[in-house]
Amino acid sequence: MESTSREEFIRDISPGGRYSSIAIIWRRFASVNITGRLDAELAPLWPKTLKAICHTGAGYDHIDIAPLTECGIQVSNITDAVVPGTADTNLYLMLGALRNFSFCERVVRNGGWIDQIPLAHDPRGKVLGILGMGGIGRAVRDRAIPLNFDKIVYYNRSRLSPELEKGAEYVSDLDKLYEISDVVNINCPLNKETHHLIDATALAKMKKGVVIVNTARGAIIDEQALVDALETGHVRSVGLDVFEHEPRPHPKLLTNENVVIVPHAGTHAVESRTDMEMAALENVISFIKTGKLITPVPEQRGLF
Ligand SMILES: O=CC(=O)O
Repeated sequence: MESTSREEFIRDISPGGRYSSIAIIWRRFASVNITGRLDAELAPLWPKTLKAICHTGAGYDHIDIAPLTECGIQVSNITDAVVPGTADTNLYLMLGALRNFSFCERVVRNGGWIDQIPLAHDPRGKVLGILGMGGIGRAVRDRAIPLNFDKIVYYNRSRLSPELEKGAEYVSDLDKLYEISDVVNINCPLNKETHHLIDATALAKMKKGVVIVNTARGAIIDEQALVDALETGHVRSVGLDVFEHEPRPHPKLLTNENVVIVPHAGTHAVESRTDMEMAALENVISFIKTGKLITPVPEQRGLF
């Protein structure tokens, strides 16, 4: 795409514009910085020729599905291809947050040594609470099993089959997960229900000294409330790949020594990107051949 701003993109898709007769859009997460949200404002402006949008990512919180469905435009995301990279990143952040590895790195780079670093914690004997047990949540669970947590519990919209649970215990009440978990690990999608799900009230229900890990979407956590809870020590440490206002994490997250941080890098690896682009392209090819997408977003399953 050559548009450089939302205004230009709108001109480009309007009659006479360079994309005025497109049939399929293949898009990446980063394009949201140019086009802005694919929302209701764009609904009357989409070319009549546009039939499908294939997104190269799992999270599609920047695409409003309802107005696209009304225009008869099919939307796909990708699921499996993001799982290994995101879960690997999650494991790094979880261990890093438990063991204070980011602070260790800062100390040693500044000429210091281990005597300047308070003792951290091992995962063994702790309770890991996974919020959201889709593909990524389950891959996080798999990576956590060898770490000898005392228990792995999960909260999900519905309980999984025993084969999918693989020993993780279902809690039907989210407050219960907050109450018993030493590590709260976030793996649910961002939508109206999960926006600021982890706010000051939710944080207050968690154990004192809880460790929080988020590789899902930043806005699931109220970032200011998280900063406040880190400052009081109620939250002991966090591992974050995603932020409420990317690319600008809250400045206090950057300076707090109990924060392990990476810049939305979950799938920033050759292998992940290759698999993701292939999966999105397979949707494009399927649409051209059959008029159907392979992995339509859940809201559109069975509709087209
Ligand atoms: O953040 C990455 C994705 O949604 O695939």
